[in-house]
Amino acid sequence: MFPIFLSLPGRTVVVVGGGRVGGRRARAAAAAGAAVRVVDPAPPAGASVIDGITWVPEAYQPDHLAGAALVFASAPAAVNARVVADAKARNVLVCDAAEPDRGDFTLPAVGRRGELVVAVGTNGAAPALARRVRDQMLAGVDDSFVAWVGILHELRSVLRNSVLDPAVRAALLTEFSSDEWLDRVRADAPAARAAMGDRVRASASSLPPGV
Ligand SMILES: C[C@@]1(CC(=O)O)C2=NC(=C\c3[nH]c(c(CCC(=O)O)c3CC(=O)O)Cc3[nH]c(c(CC(=O)O)c3CCC(=O)O)/C=C3\N/C(=C\2)[C@@H](CCC(=O)O)[C@]3(C)CC(=O)O)/[C@H]1CCC(=O)O
Ligand SMILES: NC(=O)c1ccc[n+]([C@@H]2O[C@H](COP(=O)([O-])OP(=O)(O)OC[C@H]3O[C@@H](n4cnc5c(N)ncnc54)[C@H](O)[C@@H]3O)[C@@H](O)[C@H]2O)c1
Repeated sequence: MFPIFLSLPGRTVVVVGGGRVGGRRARAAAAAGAAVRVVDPAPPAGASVIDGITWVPEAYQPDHLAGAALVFASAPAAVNARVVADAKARNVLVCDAAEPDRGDFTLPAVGRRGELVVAVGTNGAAPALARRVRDQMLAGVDDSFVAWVGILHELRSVLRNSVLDPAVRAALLTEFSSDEWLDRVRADAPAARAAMGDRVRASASSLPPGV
């Protein structure tokens, strides 16, 4: 398995079977910016209008995969088997919610705090365990941690433009990612941000004012 973080805006995602599991996948793909087509002959109550989701109230047939960049099969098993075969014949990546080994990919348990994304998988072995490990990983991620990631993001673009030696840049980014700096952000975020700016300035050939 090869984990990646996908950018979905401008892509069409097809979900076959819009029940409990498919509905969750459709909402997640729409939240990530995809145009989502959900094919389900009996749309569940409350399946109404969510930005980015179009419901097709029909039983699955292969034409429903037209234009898909990704496919989720989350209908009864016999339908999923057809969806997987059709998607593979079209060379489109497909996830089978009931048979991890039959599809091309599985979904991890995901947690988000600001710009930090944690994704945990077990290759289909134990989804409930993936969820618990995800929760454990996020236990120490508080508002200060999220602020720290925001500061690192901001400084990274500054560093790219101003510290031309890649080794110096890498050393600074590694230093700023240490627990010591997290502790300083927790103690006083504006002061820590200013101190990081000082460290960058000391290594930069020239910087715009105010950095
Ligand atoms: C992490 C998460 C992400 C997500 O779904 O978004 C996820 N399952 C979640 C929940 C969950 N899963 C199950 C229940 C019911 C209660 C229970 O049994 O615990 C619940 C609870 C619920 O739904 O609330 C049971 C279950 N899951 C699968 C099967 C089929 C099988 O394996 O046979 C069965 C038995 C079905 C049956 O026959 O009854 C299969 C898969 N589930 C995966 C992911 C993929 C493997 C991930 C990995 O481990 O690497 C994979 C392969 C499918 C895929 O990739 O599509 C999400 C956590 C959401 C969160 O909290 O964030
Ligand atoms: N990955 C997971 O987290 C997970 C968890 C539980 C179950 N599952 C598996 O996911 C699948 C769906 O589970 P669920 O709990 O969402 O079931 P569900 O019954 O809530 O949803 C299934 C949907 O498929 C639709 N459907 C039936 N025939 C169809 C057809 N011909 N074309 C299109 N849609 C059709 C139904 O109308 C229904 O809305 C099952 O195969 C189940 O084994 C996966």
